[in-house]
Amino acid sequence: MLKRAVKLQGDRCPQLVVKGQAFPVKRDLYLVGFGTRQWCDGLSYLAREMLLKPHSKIQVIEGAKNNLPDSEALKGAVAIQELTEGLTADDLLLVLISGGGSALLPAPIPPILLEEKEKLTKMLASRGAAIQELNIVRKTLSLLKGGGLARLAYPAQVVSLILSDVIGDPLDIIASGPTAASSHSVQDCLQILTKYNLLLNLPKSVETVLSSSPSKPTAPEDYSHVCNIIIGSNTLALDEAKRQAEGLGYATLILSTAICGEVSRIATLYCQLIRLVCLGFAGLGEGPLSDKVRGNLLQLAAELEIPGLNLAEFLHALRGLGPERPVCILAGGETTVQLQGTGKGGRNQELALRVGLGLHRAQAMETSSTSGRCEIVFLSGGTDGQDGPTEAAGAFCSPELVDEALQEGLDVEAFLSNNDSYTFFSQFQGGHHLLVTGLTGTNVMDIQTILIRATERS
Ligand SMILES: Nc1ncnc2c1ncn2[C@@H]1O[C@H](COP(=O)(O)OP(=O)(O)OP(=O)(O)O)[C@@H](O)[C@H]1O
Ligand SMILES: O=C(O)[C@H](O)CO
Repeated sequence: MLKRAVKLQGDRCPQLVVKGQAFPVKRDLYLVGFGTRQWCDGLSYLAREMLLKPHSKIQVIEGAKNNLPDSEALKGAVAIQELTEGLTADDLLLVLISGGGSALLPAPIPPILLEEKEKLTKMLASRGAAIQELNIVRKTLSLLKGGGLARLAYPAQVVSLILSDVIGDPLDIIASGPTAASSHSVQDCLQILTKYNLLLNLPKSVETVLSSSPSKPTAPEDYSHVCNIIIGSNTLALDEAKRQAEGLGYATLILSTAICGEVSRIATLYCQLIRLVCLGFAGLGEGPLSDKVRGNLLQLAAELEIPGLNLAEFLHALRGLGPERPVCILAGGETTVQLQGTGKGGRNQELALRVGLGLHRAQAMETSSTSGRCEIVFLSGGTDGQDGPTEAAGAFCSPELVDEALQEGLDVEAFLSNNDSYTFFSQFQGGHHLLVTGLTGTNVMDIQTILIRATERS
């Protein structure tokens, strides 16, 4: 991705060219990166291929195991801070940012200790704070987050290349926006701490920092030396997936890149959508049954409040697709699982299993005129290659999964009630339905793929 995004041009007056935008390297080019493994590889690549000086050095620090800031991450943050502070107007700082960056760049504002900040972040997360809320608090308590890194680098030109792992690609939330102007104030932070009942039990150091924080975020004009560029996102991944699916002969539609919400409700959304396509293939796209499914879908989508989703428009486009060509529906985002059991799984495997169960139930209720006409495959996977604490990226299912599992003595509902989707998929057909890619080195959230093919014509 970096190779495609970045080029260095010109010998005497070199320029860094990112997606067609040129940035002159007047004196030195500095690189810092924090996030996925791809950035380490990217830094090595950039250093090998592009750094100008023979004395150039590269240092890789691995930290933040399990996405929690640790002493290694702190060491990296201090090194980055020191490097950044010394830059001049003739320098160019290239920053590589991706998900996980918040834990990898911990620089608590003194007198806050790393352990105090980590404890507060953990408490917020365990009380259900969304990533937006978590990162608003992190920004307020950090030297480098919330645009801090960019401000320290001034007057150097800063170019940030960003992989987005947050719905909507908000620059000031991804990795807590170290080079982005923050639109949040200390009041926003206080509101979040109040919402999660944490305001009254804050460590003294956090209270001290909060009481001396400026009441307004730094003005956007203070970031005129910064250029933030998203070079990887769920949207880009889905666009490429669409291209591939179309190349394979599928009529392909993208539903949304912002699918979020409780996994069981998202499973229902997908099952209804699949049902609607199958009804259309059976020549029942117009009529009371389709109208009912369509109505249910629209209501569910309204309740889920998926950002930017225009389901009515999508369903309209869907109506135009006939059974002549197989259909591929693509979607992306990040669902949530409310853990109730003690099993092993991830949100993608749980989603696939729930869709398998939903499709099975729907088929059991269908009449012979609407069932048995479609071959269906549903897949959900994390683009980082790791779904929850498992070695799989996700899983796929079909409506036959429940019956086939039963033949092996596996009860899908029992596995689901224990959040044990990974154990299920590992045992079912020898793990055949697990998606195992290994770590991909990147992370642009999750992707769902629905493939539907008509098997007989009405
Ligand atoms: N047994 C389980 N069944 C289903 N989901 C689970 C289970 N255990 C953990 N999860 C889910 O896995 C996720 C935590 O794993 P991970 O650390 O990979 O998440 P993340 O950091 O949010 O994901 P990512 O790195 O993909 O952005 C949470 O969404 C959590 O609800
Ligand atoms: O690092 C983080 O803050 C999350 O991965 C969101 O980008």
